[in-house]
Amino acid sequence: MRRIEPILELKKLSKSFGEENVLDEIDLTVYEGEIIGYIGPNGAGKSTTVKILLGLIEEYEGNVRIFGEDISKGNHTYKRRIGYVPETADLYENLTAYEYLTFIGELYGLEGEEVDRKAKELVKLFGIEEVYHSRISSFSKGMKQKVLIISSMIHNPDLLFLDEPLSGLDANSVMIVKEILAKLAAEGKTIFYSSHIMEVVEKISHRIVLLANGKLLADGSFEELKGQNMDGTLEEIFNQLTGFDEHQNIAEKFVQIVQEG
Ligand SMILES: Nc1ncnc2c1ncn2[C@@H]1O[C@H](COP(=O)(O)OP(=O)(O)OP(=O)(O)O)[C@@H](O)[C@H]1O
Repeated sequence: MRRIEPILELKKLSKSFGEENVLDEIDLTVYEGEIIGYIGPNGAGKSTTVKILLGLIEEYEGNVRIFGEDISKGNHTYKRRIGYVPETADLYENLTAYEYLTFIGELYGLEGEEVDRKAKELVKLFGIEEVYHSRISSFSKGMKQKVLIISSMIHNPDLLFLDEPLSGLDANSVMIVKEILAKLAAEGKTIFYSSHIMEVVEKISHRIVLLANGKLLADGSFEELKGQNMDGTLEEIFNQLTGFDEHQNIAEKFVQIVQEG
């Protein structure tokens, strides 16, 4: 029988910035075909984890293996098998969608003509084929997000890191992207999905990993988390696990202050 190797393995991963311990001995093993909902309050350390996995932060403690290889060993070929949708896009706004996508595709080692062919078909499926040759600076937020999503997947990566990938997308496009993610996972791709939209994380994730103050507070399927905590939505479980029950108070005070004077 084939032994299933982990796609991603973190052992006691720690990272501090000065005095601040941002990640504290994170242990996490992720397998092929899993959609991991990677969630946590603002500042929990999610982006820092992803930056370490992408090789953008090179100083950390602990061990990180991707596709079975220790990424600190300096072999960067694993990056070709990774796709990334960052939270804030550094799209090259002066390029057209065509120029940007062929540029990214070529960085990943694809032939220019091949990327152009794929990109044309993908932008068409997202309904933005008419602006393929327009500058990205003229695009709406959702149109830019579509280009980012395409650029993260055009090289058919095995591991995807998505940070708020649905940001700015309309309801129809959200349905398409959710379906794309489920299909990619069914094809054996592994997806690391960071978002604050709990309803979506609850629906699409096979496994939910909750980080707070640099520590893993929970790791399991939504059903498992429900079993270990109160029954309810992921939003309620999130609030419970992070010890937050102040939303009504805060909202009330906020509205009072807004109405003062
Ligand atoms: N380059 C840096 N230098 C110093 N501190 C940093 C740096 N990058 C991140 N931090 C700190 O690390 C902590 C974790 O940040 P991180 O961006 O990983 O959080 P996050 O979980 O992604 O938050 P959000 O949900 O707001 O995106 C924060 O306190 C942040 O201020």
